[in-house]
Amino acid sequence: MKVIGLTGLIGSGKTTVANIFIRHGVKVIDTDQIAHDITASNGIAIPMIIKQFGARYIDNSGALSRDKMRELVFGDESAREELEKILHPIIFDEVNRQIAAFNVESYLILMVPLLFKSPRYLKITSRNIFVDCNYDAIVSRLKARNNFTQHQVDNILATQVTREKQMLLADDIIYNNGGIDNLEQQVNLLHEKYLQLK
Ligand SMILES: CC(C)(COP(=O)(O)OP(=O)(O)OC[C@H]1O[C@@H](n2cnc3c(N)ncnc32)[C@H](O)[C@@H]1O)[C@@H](O)C(=O)NCCC(=O)NCCS
Ligand SMILES: Nc1ncnc2c1ncn2[C@@H]1O[C@H](COP(=O)(O)OP(=O)(O)OP(=O)(O)O)[C@@H](O)[C@H]1O
Repeated sequence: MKVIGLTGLIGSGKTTVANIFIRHGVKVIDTDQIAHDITASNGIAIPMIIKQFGARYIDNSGALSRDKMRELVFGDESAREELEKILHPIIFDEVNRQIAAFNVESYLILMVPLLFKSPRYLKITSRNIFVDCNYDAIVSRLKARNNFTQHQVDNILATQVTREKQMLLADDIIYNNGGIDNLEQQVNLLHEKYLQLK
């Protein structure tokens, strides 16, 4: 079984691309989803977050207060590192559990936004896809989806490996600067290619 890494800048279209692979019957492991699950109400990371950051970062339902934590960690590198120190090992263990449980014959997709900063994931993946999207499209999509300001988007992008560097590091690039239709054709071609991987 091959593991294909899928990454891209915030709001670039990783989930949209992953959903097209899913329609082909491909299994997708999504580290953002795992991060959400372990910080939901009664999630296993919640006690460690309270210990490190205090109960003010937990909402009334017992889940991580994502807005408050986002404001903190994308303006404070050491806080981000503390949060990552809590969450990343748990996420990595869960990824390995899911890979073992899936028992796929051909390939699966592993979606990791920080892939090119994460040597332990790069050890698992056979090839890596970068979903490319230009800055203006990212800002306008995140304004529409999350109501983010340009400043908020800039703060998050500043913590991520640059678009140019990720394009150089990727084996395959999916261009998502225009409409959705063209995405499907690009994913279809990659799907055929990955089915042939030895
Ligand atoms: C700060 C948090 C609470 C903000 O939550 P929010 O719901 O706004 O974002 P969500 O988790 O859905 O992530 C959306 C995108 O933000 C970007 N992002 C998330 N975490 C990070 C990070 N540590 N560094 C850089 N970018 C990040 C990615 O592009 C990701 O796709 C959340 O992002 C978080 O818990 N981050 C730390 C965990 C992590 O590193 N996750 C990445 C998957 S391994
Ligand atoms: N080609 C496109 N045209 C228009 N809107 C798009 C396109 N691709 C994605 N979007 C929209 O842009 C937003 C971001 O896309 P998506 O959620 O797939 O990105 P992501 O990389 O998974 O985001 P995140 O980094 O926040 O997890 C969504 O609202 C999605 O519907």
